[in-house]
Amino acid sequence: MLQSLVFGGRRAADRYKLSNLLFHVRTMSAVHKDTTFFFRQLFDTVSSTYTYLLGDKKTGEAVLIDPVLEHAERDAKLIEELGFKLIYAMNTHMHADHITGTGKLKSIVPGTKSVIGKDSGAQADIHLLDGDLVRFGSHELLAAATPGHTNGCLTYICHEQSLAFTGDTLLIRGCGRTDFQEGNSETLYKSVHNRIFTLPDEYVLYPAHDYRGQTATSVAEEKKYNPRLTKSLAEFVEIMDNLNLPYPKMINKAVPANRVCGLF
Ligand SMILES: N[C@@H](CCC(=O)N[C@@H](CSS)C(=O)NCC(=O)O)C(=O)O
Ligand SMILES: [Fe+2]
Repeated sequence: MLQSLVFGGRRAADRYKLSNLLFHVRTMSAVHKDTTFFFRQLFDTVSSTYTYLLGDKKTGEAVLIDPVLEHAERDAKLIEELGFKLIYAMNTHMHADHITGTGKLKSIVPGTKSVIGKDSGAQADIHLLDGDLVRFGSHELLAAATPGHTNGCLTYICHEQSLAFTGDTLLIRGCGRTDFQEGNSETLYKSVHNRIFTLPDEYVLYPAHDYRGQTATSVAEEKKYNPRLTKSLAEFVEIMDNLNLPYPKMINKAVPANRVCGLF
């Protein structure tokens, strides 16, 4: 029987069995993936920032993306309760609206290393470049340079789980503003179109903020419904030039603090 499947038995019944077999192989590998990958979305109501805890349930290694200073104790407690060991406290970029928790986490969870993009100009133990991989247990995040909101903005892509953490580059039905730090709307547009909209449609996207109670989106949704990034480059630049948003309340405190890992 196996021989007829492998060597091209052409009967319909055999083809049915072959597709069933392949289905089971795929299902088994998906289940296997899900059993070791841990994911938790956390929230700061003051700055509307999402922090993401990712872990490998087998090895216990975990990473935090975009932790907020005021929640460092909360995050460290959760990590301990879940039996994880925090190895990296990472930022998607040098934030302007809140102080990062990476410095404090380093002091309360010994062994943790801080991570940020090299082009951010911020201090950290590890500076990432485009294409670098961040490994925790058997899982990995690919750092993709997506400048435009700031120079050092990175999107962390987890291909094996079909998801990505977009920081402020791409927000749900929106995007990061480009009117301070090293903001450049043309650069942001190209980052999104070249590095995020080129991912498979089904990839789930997790932003650094949401101001309307939404938690996640997908490549397909944003390609279809993003009111800014579905426009032409010229229209996008026009939209971004006319956002007229007030500066973040914390900007004068947050940016200098985040240059030194939130320790000031
Ligand atoms: N009101 C908030 C700041 C809101 C804000 O400016 N958000 C940033 C991301 S944090 S740098 C942004 O890019 N927003 C884009 C948008 O369209 O809302 C505060 O005072 O902290
Ligand atoms: Fe930001």
